[in-house]
Amino acid sequence: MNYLRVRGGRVLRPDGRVERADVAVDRDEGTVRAVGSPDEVDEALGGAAAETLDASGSLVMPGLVNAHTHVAMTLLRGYADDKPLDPWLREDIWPAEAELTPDDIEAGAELGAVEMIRSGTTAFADMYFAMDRVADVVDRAGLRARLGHGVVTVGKDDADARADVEESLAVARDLDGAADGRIRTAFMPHSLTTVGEEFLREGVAEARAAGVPVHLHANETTDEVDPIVDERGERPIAYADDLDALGPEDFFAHGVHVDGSEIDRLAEAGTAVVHCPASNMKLASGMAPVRRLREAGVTVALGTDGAASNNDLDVFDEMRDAAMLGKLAADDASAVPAAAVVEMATAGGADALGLPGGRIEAGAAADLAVVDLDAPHLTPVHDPVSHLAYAARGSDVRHTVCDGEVLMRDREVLTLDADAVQERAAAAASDLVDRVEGN
Ligand SMILES: CSC[C@H]1O[C@@H](n2cnc3c(O)ncnc32)[C@H](O)[C@@H]1O
Ligand SMILES: [Zn+2]
Repeated sequence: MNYLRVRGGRVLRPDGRVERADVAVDRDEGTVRAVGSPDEVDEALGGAAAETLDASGSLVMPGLVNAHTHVAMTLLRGYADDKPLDPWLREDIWPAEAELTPDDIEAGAELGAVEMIRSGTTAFADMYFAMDRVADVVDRAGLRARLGHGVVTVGKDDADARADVEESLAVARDLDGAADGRIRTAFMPHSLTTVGEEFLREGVAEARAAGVPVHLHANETTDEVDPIVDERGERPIAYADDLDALGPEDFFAHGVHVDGSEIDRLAEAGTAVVHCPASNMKLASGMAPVRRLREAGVTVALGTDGAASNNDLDVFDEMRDAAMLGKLAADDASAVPAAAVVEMATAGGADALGLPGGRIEAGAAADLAVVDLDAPHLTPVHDPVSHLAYAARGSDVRHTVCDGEVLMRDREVLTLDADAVQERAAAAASDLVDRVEGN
């Protein structure tokens, strides 16, 4: 037997309690074998030797889930700021993305993977291009992911639009189960306004036949909602339902401008919403009604969105932003408390993506982040859950474990060469901008 023991820490349990405990991990299975006192864990291991991770002075929590991003957009971090969504995409981001090569996307994905591992993220959902290269990075990094090729059909002729849909479906079929099952896939139309109705209808039907979920941007801005209401006489979530894109495995990014009828419809369908508070604030898209969504029974996860609209991939920032913005949106300081955002970043994320993880209990996937609480900005520790939401940062993560494998030990990333990744990505970003500017 091949065991890992996380020793001497305090452990965040699925019910929100924090208790002193060791965690025994079965590395062959990639699962938690036991959680308990040192004696209980000794007994569970039956005297077998185990590699140890020191968690003294630390909190052992489920690995964080970044449920909506475009990971290779790390290359465009700080490239275009301070604009609303539509002009930002059309004037800056899409022209730059037109110059991206598969090598660039691999370099950007590696940089994002290092950033996520360093800040305790073990699973993410990614919508982008050259997904074979992103999948290769996920495999090498040791992360878990739900991946999809993003489809845009507006501005394309029929053949190109159809080819884009076909590529998304091919990626969804071919990559599902890759990286020893750590990669799952989805059909990913960009949004209900950037993909034409017939392509949405056909693509969703094929996705259903292939048994893969649908992921798209929905109700992000009023500019995206209004044309659907004007042209169709129905709200976007009703349109998604009409397209058969509102199922219990599907998950939509943003859900900022959803009205009461749409919240009820999402809850009834079991479709999850990925809240991206930093991106929504930076692009001034609006404030998602997170408390109302959760009270209605909608699964709400957290996502950073891409690093060009955030501008980092640190889910600790997202927890803090979600708690703060949720209170502002509800005009109530008791709305979206610490425990809620921690749940959204862990179990909520895993549930939204249909991936294992998000809970530390026997039999669950061994996806863990060990957060060092021995720091001035985390002293004193009245309530560790409060610290996770309001005071901790990604840089407080000491060890990261995914599927039973140690991806980072004592702040050293083990699966990727972090310095080489950073150097390659900086060079790729600089060359990309030269190409975009015609130099
Ligand atoms: C077709 S691949 C994904 C596509 O989405 C773009 N994107 C990045 N951030 C956002 C956002 O907040 N809303 C909508 N679209 C976004 C990204 O640049 C890619 O082109
Ligand atoms: Zn996005």
